[in-house]
Amino acid sequence: MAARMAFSRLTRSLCEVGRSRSLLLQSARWVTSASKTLTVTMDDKTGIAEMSLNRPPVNSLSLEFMTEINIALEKLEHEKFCRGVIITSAIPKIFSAGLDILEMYQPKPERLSEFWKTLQDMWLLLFGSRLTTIAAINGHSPAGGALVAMSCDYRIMAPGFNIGLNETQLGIVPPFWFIDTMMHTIGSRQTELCCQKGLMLSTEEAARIGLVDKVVPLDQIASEAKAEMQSWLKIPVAAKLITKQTIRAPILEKLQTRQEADVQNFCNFAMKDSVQKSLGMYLENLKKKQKE
Ligand SMILES: CCCCCCCCCCCCC/C=C/C(=O)SCCNC(=O)CCNC(=O)[C@H](O)C(C)(C)COP(=O)(O)OP(=O)(O)OC[C@H]1O[C@@H](n2cnc3c(N)ncnc32)[C@H](O)[C@@H]1OP(=O)(O)O
Repeated sequence: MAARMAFSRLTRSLCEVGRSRSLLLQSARWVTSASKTLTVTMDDKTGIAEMSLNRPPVNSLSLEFMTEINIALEKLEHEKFCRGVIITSAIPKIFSAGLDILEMYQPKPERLSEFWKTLQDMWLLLFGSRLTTIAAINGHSPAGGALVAMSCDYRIMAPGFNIGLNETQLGIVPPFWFIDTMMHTIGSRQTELCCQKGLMLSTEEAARIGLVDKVVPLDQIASEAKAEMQSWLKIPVAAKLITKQTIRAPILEKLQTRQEADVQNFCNFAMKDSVQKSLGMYLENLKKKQKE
């Protein structure tokens, strides 16, 4: 159901964005075409796909980028030989900076609501995926970046980076389904601590509370992710999937039944003068920081 709803919206998004993406079978590997920002490869011997995010400078999640990600996820979901996907970044030191703040600053209302629907779809696809999903977190991962990582089944992270839902630090409330995803990952108490204070945790701190499952040096992250994936793929697939669905279905359903209201709520909030003013200041600060 989640995947179906997400897919119909996805198709619409794609038309609106006016870009076409396809996955082409080239010898033994699937690769994305017509895109520099997302590379998806699949090893047809193991059934393991790798999705590498490559939207400089910081893999921020714009409408077009998330549409690409969603199309690739949907394609892999329906690819019968695909059993698992590893999500990682091609940008040094950044996994994903989260939502593209420029999308929310002085937006066109229609695009803003499409942006949020596309984010919802990305989460529904990833959190509800039939595939085994592993995040190989090779850089900083604030807010929406942490959401992507937490939506996977397993997280491997290299030392020296930060991860967390830092929304309250920016004076905003994390959406309920961001909080639900974190509660699913680390439980209510730790989520309350992390979300109320908007904590950005170091890799080691994140591992201590279970936000990250394994810490490995940066140069071993890709091989560790593959090895970990192999161990997941040894578990009988139906039993593993039904278990995942049993645990995740209520969390998915909560957003599915409130999708439209959540879009409306987000748009109303983001369009407020006070919020737009804060966003403008935040963007200024990000740019200033770069000059310092
Ligand atoms: C006060 C904010 C109010 C917001 C109100 C919004 C209304 C709606 C609210 C509901 C939404 C809630 C859910 C939100 C989820 C999110 O994901 S919001 C995004 C949160 N992300 C961040 O706050 C990350 C900000 N970025 C950083 O901390 C750092 O950039 C980094 C990721 C740690 C990387 O650091 P560094 O390598 O030093 O790079 P920089 O020099 O900082 O940045 C390079 C350029 O990239 C631009 N940039 C950075 N992050 C973003 C981003 N998220 N979106 C768009 N652009 C971004 C940065 O400005 C630099 O740009 P240039 O100066 O043009 O090169």
